[in-house]
Amino acid sequence: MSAQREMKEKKPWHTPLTIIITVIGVIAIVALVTVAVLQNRPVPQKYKYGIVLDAGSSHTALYIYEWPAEKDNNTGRVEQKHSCKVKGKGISSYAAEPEKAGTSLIDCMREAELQVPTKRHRETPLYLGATAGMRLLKIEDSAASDKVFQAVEQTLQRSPFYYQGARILTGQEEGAFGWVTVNYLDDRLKQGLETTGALDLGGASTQISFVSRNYDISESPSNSVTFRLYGNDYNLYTHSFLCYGKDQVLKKALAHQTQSGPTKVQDPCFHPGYSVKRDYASLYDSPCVSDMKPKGAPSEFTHIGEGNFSQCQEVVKSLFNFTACTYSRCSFDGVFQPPLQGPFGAFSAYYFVMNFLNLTDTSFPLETVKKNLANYCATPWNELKQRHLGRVKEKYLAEYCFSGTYILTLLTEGYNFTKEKFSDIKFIKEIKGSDAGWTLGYMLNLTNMIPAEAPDSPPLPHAGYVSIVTVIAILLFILLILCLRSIWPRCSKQQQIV
Ligand SMILES: O=c1[nH]cnc2c1ncn2[C@@H]1O[C@H](COP(=O)(O)OP(=O)(O)O)[C@@H](O)[C@H]1O
Ligand SMILES: [Ca+2]
Repeated sequence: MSAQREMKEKKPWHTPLTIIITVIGVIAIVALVTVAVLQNRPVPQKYKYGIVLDAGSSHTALYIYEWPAEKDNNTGRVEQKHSCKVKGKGISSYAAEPEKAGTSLIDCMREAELQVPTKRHRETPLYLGATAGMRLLKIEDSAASDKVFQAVEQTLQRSPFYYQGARILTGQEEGAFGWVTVNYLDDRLKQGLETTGALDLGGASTQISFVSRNYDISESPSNSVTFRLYGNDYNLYTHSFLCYGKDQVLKKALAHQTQSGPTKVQDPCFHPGYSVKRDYASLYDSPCVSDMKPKGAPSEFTHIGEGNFSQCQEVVKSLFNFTACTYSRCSFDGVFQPPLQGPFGAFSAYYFVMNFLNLTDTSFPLETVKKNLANYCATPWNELKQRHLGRVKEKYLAEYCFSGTYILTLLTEGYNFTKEKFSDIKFIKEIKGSDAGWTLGYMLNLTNMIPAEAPDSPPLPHAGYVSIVTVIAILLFILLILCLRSIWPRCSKQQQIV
């Protein structure tokens, strides 16, 4: 038996001293991990809120956004928490009784008070932005537009939220903020990825916004918006066509067909068997068509459907001016447009209409899309009513053939989405649970929530911190065991020799 083995038997490794050291080591390691877990634990998540009212030409909608309180200006993601559709029409329809524009908002404001925690009310910014309906009212009757705003302000000022004002957005703002929304929600801005163009179709105006490489912004400065977001520069092309929302274009199409003041109009954009009496006064009541009103027209006409897609497309095409252009290239009506680039998201009425028509799949050839729409337009009105009434508003149902034809014509002839480019368009309602539209971009801008420069890389998250400390602790523990098993006997031997 060797001397070493004899010594081991006499002096096993679990002497009182080694046990004490092991216990102290384990306690120290447990304490280290516990401190790491407890000290660096994230505080329970708190949220901040923002509210935007979208006062569109056809209706008003309220959106509540929510984001983590700790991270609002860089890493946090703003999401739509709730939306509320205001009952009745858009605020511009209350020109004759402005107080009602204010009271119409009360129900949705009450809903917002329930959705946002009470202790956050006073710090929650509240904005109202009006679009083309109010732009038109301002052109038509500026005093009436002011009264509508006064009434709306009265309601909003009485709310417990931090009211930040109500105003009409310019067409550029409406287009640019729609683009910001889509690209923010897709996480394209923070990551500096290629951006998505935005196509917004409303009732009174329509917007197109996209980044086009090598495009000379000086050719038409009024169409350019520059942004610096997360350290990247963007030269955005944007244009808003007033009177090219689908409701105003329908007025223009009907005005085009009633220039001789007839009592009967056979309209290829409405279904066979459709027949409705309309009065001239309300058809020509908007600044988009008021100067076209035929003199000596009767008070009403019968609007009769014919259901002919290609003839409808001819009527719609005649509403665009493709000849006047003082720039190197134009979309229509003499408006500059650089070459189309990139994927596009088409939302708002683009989505409602194409979704109803089952035409959101742009991987089908454009010819197939047109053929399907032609079939739909030729469907008798009675058959459609039987199939859909009760679930779909009669006004929408009657107009889907016209709206679909307008959308295809605007995209292909107006903006020049060729059959190859058509598949670059995606019809979308929302992205990751938040509606596509200008409201989110508007709020992000006004609350300075998108920094111009890229944020510093975030500190180690809590889970990462705990994992690293645990790994270090385990390594220390292993080291301690190794020390006890291999070094300690030698140490004790040395002690013995001494
Ligand atoms: O479910 C639907 N089906 C068809 N059209 C719809 C539906 N919901 C909303 N719309 C239409 O979407 C358009 C929204 O326009 P908005 O009121 O935002 O006008 P604006 O943006 O020109 O001011 C209106 O033409 C409205 O009729
Ligand atoms: Ca709109």
